[in-house]
Amino acid sequence: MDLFAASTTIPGIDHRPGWLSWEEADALFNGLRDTVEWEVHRIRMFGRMVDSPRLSCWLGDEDAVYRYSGTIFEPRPWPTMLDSLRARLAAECGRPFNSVLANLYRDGRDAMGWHRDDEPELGDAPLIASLSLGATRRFLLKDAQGRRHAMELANGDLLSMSGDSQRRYRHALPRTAKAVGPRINLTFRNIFVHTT
Ligand SMILES: O=C(O)CCC(=O)C(=O)O
Ligand SMILES: [Fe+2]
Repeated sequence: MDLFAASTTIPGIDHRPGWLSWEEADALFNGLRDTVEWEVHRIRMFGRMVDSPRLSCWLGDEDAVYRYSGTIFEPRPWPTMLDSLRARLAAECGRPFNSVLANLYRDGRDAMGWHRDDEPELGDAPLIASLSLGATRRFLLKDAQGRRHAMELANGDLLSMSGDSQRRYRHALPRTAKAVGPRINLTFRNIFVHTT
């Protein structure tokens, strides 16, 4: 009997451990860590602009411009090392992706606070495909009643968030006092591009 089945089955949230092999995930982690132009993004927090506690880079098609936490991000070009992954994810999820937010959590002090990925340019029911590389970190979901679900996201794990899951849940990657190595997370998104 799978005792954890009930607690891990959340509509619109699909965790596939080991979606990438350990070898593929390690190669991608090393390649991205060494070549992405990592920067500190400024985000809005309690009405003020502050440095986010992690390194980030917005990557995507030229026209996939994104407004996030009070800032407009013009994407940097897709690195070729993501070409086949992008195609594989689109086939897996049945949807195209034109951009990816890459985040590098250098150690347990780096984190991401509670938020929803519900910007208007993602459309009504966005599908966000999140790939984890490197150190295992705890990912939390919280509903309107404050009920929490925790998942350990490990090297090569894929987590997709779809349907109305952004409306029903906030999510976060909390800090940890444990000694953890660096982690890269890629959230593949499809931004609806305005042509007018
Ligand atoms: O690092 C993670 O697993 C979460 C990242 C995230 O929520 C985001 O990029 O919007
Ligand atoms: Fe998010």
